[in-house]
This record gives sequence, structure tokens and C-alpha cells, in this order.
Amino acid sequence: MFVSVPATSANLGPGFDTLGLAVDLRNEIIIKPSKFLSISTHGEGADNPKIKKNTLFLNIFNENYKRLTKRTDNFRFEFHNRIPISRGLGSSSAVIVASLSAAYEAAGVKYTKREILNQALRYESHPDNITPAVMGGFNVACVENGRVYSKKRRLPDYLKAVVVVPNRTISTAKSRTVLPKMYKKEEAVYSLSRSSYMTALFMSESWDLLRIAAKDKLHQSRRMKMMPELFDVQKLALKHGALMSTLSGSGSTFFSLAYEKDAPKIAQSLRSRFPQYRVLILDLDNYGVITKD
Ligand SMILES: Nc1ncnc2c1ncn2[C@@H]1O[C@H](COP(=O)(O)OP(=O)(O)O)[C@@H](O)[C@H]1O
Ligand SMILES: N[C@@H](CCOP(=O)(O)O)C(=O)O
Repeated sequence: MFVSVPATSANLGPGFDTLGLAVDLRNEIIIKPSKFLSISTHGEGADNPKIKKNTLFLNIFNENYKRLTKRTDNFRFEFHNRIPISRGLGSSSAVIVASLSAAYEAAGVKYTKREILNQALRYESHPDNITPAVMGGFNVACVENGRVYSKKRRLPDYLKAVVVVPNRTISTAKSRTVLPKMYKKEEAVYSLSRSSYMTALFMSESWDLLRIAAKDKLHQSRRMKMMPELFDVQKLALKHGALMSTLSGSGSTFFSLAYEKDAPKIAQSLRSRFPQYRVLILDLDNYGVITKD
């Protein structure tokens, strides 16, 4: 059995905990029945003893496999990780979504993507990574009574993501604890109005006004101040034609959306200015999690 899940860029500036999209940078897992548990990890995290054991994946897989089959069986898991870990590209959501999909597939139980998404919410309370990881595309999502309500828009192949991936890891959970508990009404209105406007722009494919929408007063600048060079990343990307440039999730990655024709120039300018960072041009993803027998 084969499971493939995309990285995601959440928040997109003002859409804190609600907006997110998927990019074609995937973790892939090969799973086979086995007499005993076997794990091999390749790529991101392969040299990290904590990640290598992949307890996050195995705990979720085992819990749900047992819930679905009332059995515990052994499997051989081969992890191929391309999503940088703790960099704001939804690596934890990718693991959650992949492990749930794998458990349902291994159990031979019929399911829908919506079921996977609602199960994933049990492990990650904000829906802005898990929703695009499941569905692909651009998504706006909210939570009501433990269920995700979301709307997806497919993304055109003439748009590309240009992502700057610093070496510094940022724990999402930790970075959420430093955000204010209370906000001024003006800050809330500033962000919610732009999040709504951004949603309308994505749904109507009005790309040229994204710059106006992609501003935030709830989380972004407070987080960027922990890595001030990210302000320069944002300025440079916009100067060279990015349609929008925002902190990816809780960071440290910076996400820019661009027309295909502009992406190489933006990437080149970022590589020259920040040679110490990975700069990737990625296709956008419209498929989300994929499973094959
Ligand atoms: N490929 C992976 N294999 C095992 N655990 C992973 C993997 N990717 C992420 N994780 C788990 O998720 C944590 C990172 O989650 P988080 O801080 O939300 O980062 P991100 O911004 O990438 O979502 C890691 O510390 C690890 O516990
Ligand atoms: N809305 C969340 C998104 C976290 O994304 P991640 O890719 O950093 O896990 C937040 O901003 O905390």
C-alpha cells in the first residue's frame, strides 16, 4: 500500500487558522503486512532518532487501525520524507493525514476524504493545514462541533509557490503560546476583512489584488520579529513580482505565490541574497492525500 501527502502553507497572512493551500512537495509511505514491526526512514528527519521512530505516525495508525478492526497487526513502514520538519510547511498535519489514510486502507474500511479530515481534527485543532493536506488546492475552513466545514478551490498550473526554507525550526505549538490572548478590535477587523477578501480573490481567480489582501495584524509580524531577516525575504519577493508573500504557517518558511513566468527571477533574487537558505519553486497541488493499493 502507498500513501502520498502534500506539504501545506497555512494562514496565507490574515487567514490565521482558516486559510491554507497545498504544494507539490510530498511525504510518501510504503506499507506492507509483516510478521513484525519494521520502520525505515529516508529524507527529512532520517538522521533524527526521535523522527526516525515516527511515533506520531505509528500512534495514530495503531489507534485507528485497532478502532476499525478491533485487532493489532504488524506492518513494515517505509517513510520517504520530503517535507521539511518544523518549518511551517505542515509536516505534522501531513503525518496525521497520512497515518489516518493508511489506517483506513490497511483496515479495508471504506471512507471519504471528509471522514479523514474530521478524524484529523482530533489530532490538530486548527483546520488550515489538515484541510489542504486532505483535499489539495486552496481551502477556507472553520470548525463547528468537532467537524470541519470547508470549501476548496483548485489552483491553476500557471501559478507557482516560491518558498524560502531557513535551517531554523519553529515548533508550531510553542509559537502559538507567544501570541496575545487578546487583540484590539482594529487588529481583528484588519485581519478578518483581508482574510475574507483573500478568500474571494482565490475563489474568483483575481490574482493581481492578492497583495492588498495578504496583510495581517494577528500573528505574522509578531512571529517574524523572531527572525527579522524574513522581512527582507518578503520585501525582495514582492519587489521581484510576487503576487503575495507571507509567513508559511508558524514559520520559519516564507511562502510567495507567483505567476510561472516570474518565479525563476524571484527565486534567483532570493538565492543570491540568502545563499544559506533553501529556495524552492514548487507546483501547487490540487490532489491532497493519495492512496494506492
Ligand atoms: N516526517 C515526520 N516523521 C515523524 N514525525 C514528524 C514528521 N514531520 C513532523 N513530525 C512531527 O511533527 C512535529 C513538527 O510539527 P510542527 O511543529 O507543527 O511543524 P510544522 O510547522 O512542520 O507543521 C515534529 O517535531 C515531529 O514530532
Ligand atoms: N494556523 C497555524 C498554522 C501552523 O502551520 P505549520 O505549518 O507551522 O504547522 C498557526 O499559525 O499556528
